[in-house]
Amino acid sequence: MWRRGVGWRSRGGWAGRAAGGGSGIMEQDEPVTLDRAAHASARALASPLLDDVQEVLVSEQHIARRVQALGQQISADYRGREPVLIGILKGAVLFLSDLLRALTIHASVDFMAISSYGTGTQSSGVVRILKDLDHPIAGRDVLIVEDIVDTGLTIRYLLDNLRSRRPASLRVCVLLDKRERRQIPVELDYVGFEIPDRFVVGYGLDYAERYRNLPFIGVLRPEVIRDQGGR
Ligand SMILES: O=P(O)(O)OC[C@H]1O[C@H](OP(=O)(O)OP(=O)(O)O)[C@H](O)[C@@H]1O
Ligand code: HPA
Repeated sequence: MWRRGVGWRSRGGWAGRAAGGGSGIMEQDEPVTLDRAAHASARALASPLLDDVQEVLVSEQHIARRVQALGQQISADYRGREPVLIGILKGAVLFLSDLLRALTIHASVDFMAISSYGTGTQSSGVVRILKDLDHPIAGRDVLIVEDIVDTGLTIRYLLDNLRSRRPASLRVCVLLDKRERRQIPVELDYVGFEIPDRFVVGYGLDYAERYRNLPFIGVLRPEVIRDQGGR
């Protein structure tokens, strides 16, 4: 079933929270559990950063599989067209680069830098453009690529801003949907995982500009956030 506005295509029914073993992560077709094996294999990376991680919410393997599936879906949906993927710096960089490699159609890339957060873990509610697109998008099929939609303030601003430039079409592909935190409704066309209301880092997402290089999506130990001045 295709649920436009949510962006899930489910063959085997909706993979829900209960089925997810309590981790609260949902993805297409099957639940992701917080599996200890993934955590253990992450620890085997022997990175000092891992001491700061309390939980792995989405493992590297699950991300890779989901990004491949999204790439196939987007390639099928845009067959015969040449979308421009707009990566939102900086968080979407890793997702965009993997998603791009999963596409089997022609596609171009541009970037915008938007800021809605300070260095803490709370939204400031202030959205501003730090870097605009290099090229016009009038008449183009535009796919915004974001790492996370949280309150929805950033993506709402982006949609309004980019729509005013008259693209032929405008869609959103987001890796993580933290739906519980939404302050305004937004339509998301492609979603990697729905996650619970936890502040997450890794695979491009930061806390105070750190942890973007973790290969998985994880949650930091509370004392790490306290020590670095967050909530
Ligand atoms: O839905 P919202 O509550 O608006 O939050 C989502 C936005 O917050 C993060 O960006 P951030 O400003 O932290 O910049 P970054 O991508 O450089 O980390 C994220 O990359 C989204 O753009
Ligand atoms: N982690 C990192 N950046 C974010 C988050 C998050 O959970 N939500 C919005 N921006």
